[in-house]
Amino acid sequence: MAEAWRVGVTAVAGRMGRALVQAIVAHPELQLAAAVGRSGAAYLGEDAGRLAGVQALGLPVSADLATALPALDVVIEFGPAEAALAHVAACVAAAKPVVVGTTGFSVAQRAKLASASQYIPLVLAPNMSVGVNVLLAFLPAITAALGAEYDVEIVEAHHRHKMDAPSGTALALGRAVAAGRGQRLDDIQCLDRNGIAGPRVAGSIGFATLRGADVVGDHTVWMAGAGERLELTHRAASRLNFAEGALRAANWLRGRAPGLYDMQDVLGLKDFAALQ
Ligand SMILES: NC(=O)C1=CN([C@@H]2O[C@H](COP(=O)(O)OP(=O)(O)OC[C@H]3O[C@@H](n4cnc5c(N)ncnc54)[C@H](OP(=O)(O)O)[C@@H]3O)[C@@H](O)[C@H]2O)C=CC1
Ligand SMILES: O=C(O)C1=N[C@H](C(=O)O)C[C@H](O)C1
Repeated sequence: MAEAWRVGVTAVAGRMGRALVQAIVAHPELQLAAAVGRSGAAYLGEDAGRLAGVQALGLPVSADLATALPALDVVIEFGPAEAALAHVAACVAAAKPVVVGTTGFSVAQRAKLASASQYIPLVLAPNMSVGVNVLLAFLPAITAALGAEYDVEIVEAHHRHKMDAPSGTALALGRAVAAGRGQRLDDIQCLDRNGIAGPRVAGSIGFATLRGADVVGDHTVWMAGAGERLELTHRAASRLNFAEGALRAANWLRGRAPGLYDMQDVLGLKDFAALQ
């Protein structure tokens, strides 16, 4: 068995932070070595395991990633975009790899992540589940095969607390559809229909957002042709699914060269999609 890799989890009190701690505790090759929360939060100093609802780990939550970094092998980041960028900068300074699951980055913020990946290996993925990534890998071929006459709309549903819309996954699905048509999503996306919105623009990709209660994350790619409809849906039943994907990415980063990677790289789906 490989030597345990020491993992630091940021935004550790969040929904994903807690799921990550639960998954790391159950993982045979990973060890939680730092738990970092928001500066000033009431839970600082609490045991990271207890905070996540598992056994005490003897590891208090701190607010300072930089101090913890020398004793870490990899960092997993699911915090808000600005905080995530600050943590990635600290990883660059300490030459440590990082897995970023945060969504809602602006174009400028994504460019900063790309720059950081010149110095460290960085996995960036809006969805760490196997199912969504298989869908992302095959969607360009599916939409290319259907042809541009099929109207594509992407519908996503999440819990009531989600901050960004459309979800990072919905936008990634949109990019995959656009790629299948040899286009860029920015040029054909329709994010808003309101009032006398007029007929659907041919070739556009529409997005619809639902928010409610405790929905973990549902995504449907809806493809309507004359007289038929193809709908591809992924439903996440638990955040552990995303957390286990993030751990897979963290483990995959062992010995990796600097670069910007995604879950298609981690899961070997790029080679698979290339076989089509
Ligand atoms: N890639 C994937 O597979 C997935 C991605 N996500 C993405 O992960 C992100 C987090 O989601 P989720 O866990 O549900 O969100 P939460 O709101 O539950 O957690 C966010 C955490 O960030 C902390 N935080 C807030 N501000 C700061 C700051 N300035 N510095 C450091 N930490 C801060 C919060 O601290 P406090 O608790 O003290 O307020 C909170 O613990 C979102 O972008 C979401 O879209 C989610 C699921 C899967
Ligand atoms: O905020 C969430 O919860 C989720 N966010 C990700 C996204 O924006 O795509 C992934 C997942 O659907 C859950």
